[in-house]
Amino acid sequence: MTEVKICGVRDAAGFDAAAAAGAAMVGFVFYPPSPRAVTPEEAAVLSARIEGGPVRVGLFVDPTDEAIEAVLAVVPLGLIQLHGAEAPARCAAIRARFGVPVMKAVGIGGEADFAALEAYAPVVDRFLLDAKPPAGASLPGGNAAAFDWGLTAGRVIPRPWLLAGGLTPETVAEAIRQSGAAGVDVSSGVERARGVKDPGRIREFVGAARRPRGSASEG
Ligand SMILES: O=C(O)c1ccccc1NCC(=O)[C@H](O)[C@H](O)COP(=O)(O)O
Repeated sequence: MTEVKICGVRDAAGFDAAAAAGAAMVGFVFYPPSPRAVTPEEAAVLSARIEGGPVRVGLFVDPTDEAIEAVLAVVPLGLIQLHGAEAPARCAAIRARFGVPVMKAVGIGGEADFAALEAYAPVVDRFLLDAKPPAGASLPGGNAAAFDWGLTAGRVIPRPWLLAGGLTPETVAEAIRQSGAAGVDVSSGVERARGVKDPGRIREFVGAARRPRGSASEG
């Protein structure tokens, strides 16, 4: 069954919809310039709505240790997503200091971008393969931009990985088919406006992503 991460959750309706639909992970964005940003306290309130459920993922961009500490003090993160320019040594240091698994986001624009994965593989637990930000984008992720899904097909990625970038309920099944991804991540594609999650689209996305491959309804 495909693993699904719903990223950029910032209200109860979005959190509840992701959990009820069976998302494996929900992402909280701790990057103040983002329209999806939450404070540690806001994330703690959302996280406490249910016991168990999706892994709580903290998304950071070139964070200080203090920023991560402030979140971990109140939110039980199961995964730290690093979505900035963190070098392998910084990923290793964060993983060692906090004892929380790390997922490094890597922008993919072509074949050459996969070379970067080798240096990170020994020091991270997962990769998030995302589109590079389009020219002029103000955010390093969450831009509704896709990369060529065929680039990952048949390729050995040295850690478990999620496919991200421009996915929607309408495209996710085809993206999984073309890319061979075992997990997917979405933000913009399940929003009704930038930064505002749509519970119905969350349900549709999780349903479309988790439908067993090759099922008649897959099309
Ligand atoms: O979503 C954000 O606002 C964001 C801000 C800063 C860094 C990363 C950000 N999002 C990263 C994600 O994990 C997104 O889910 C991923 O880039 C896919 O986004 P989308 O193309 O909008 O589905």
